[in-house]
Amino acid sequence: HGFCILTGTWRNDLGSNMTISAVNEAGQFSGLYLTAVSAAEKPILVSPLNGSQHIDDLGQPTFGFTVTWSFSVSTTVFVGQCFVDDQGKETLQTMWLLREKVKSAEDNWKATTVGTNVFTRINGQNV
Ligand SMILES: O=C1C=CC(=NNc2ccccc2C(=O)O)C=C1
Repeated sequence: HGFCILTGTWRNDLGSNMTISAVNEAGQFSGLYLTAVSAAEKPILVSPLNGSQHIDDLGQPTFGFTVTWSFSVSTTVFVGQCFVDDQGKETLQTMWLLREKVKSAEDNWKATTVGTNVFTRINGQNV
């Protein structure tokens, strides 16, 4: 089935953009995440991401990556799979966990939220 290497630029259903660098021979990659959302009223900065994808079977591989937000003390981890349709269009179906920093262990119960995100590839044409 369709091969999928994550290198390139992707947009999710919130309008956030992420650019993933070259995937090395171990499947590891890094990149930058520009969020379209932010609870923080601080200026939107780029946040670093690191992750890895399976390259032992490039047909619709699974992957995971972590975004360490650069302007709030929180972290999001994404896990998902790349799907390729008959026209070769790729989508990343992901689930995420957002961990916000809380003041004390008593607040730990409310510190993590979960959700889904779909990313589609942005190339020169469909910006
Ligand atoms: O300062 C912050 C804190 C959390 C954020 N979460 N963004 C997300 C969390 C889950 C899934 C997608 C996103 C996104 O920004 O696209 C963004 C900025």
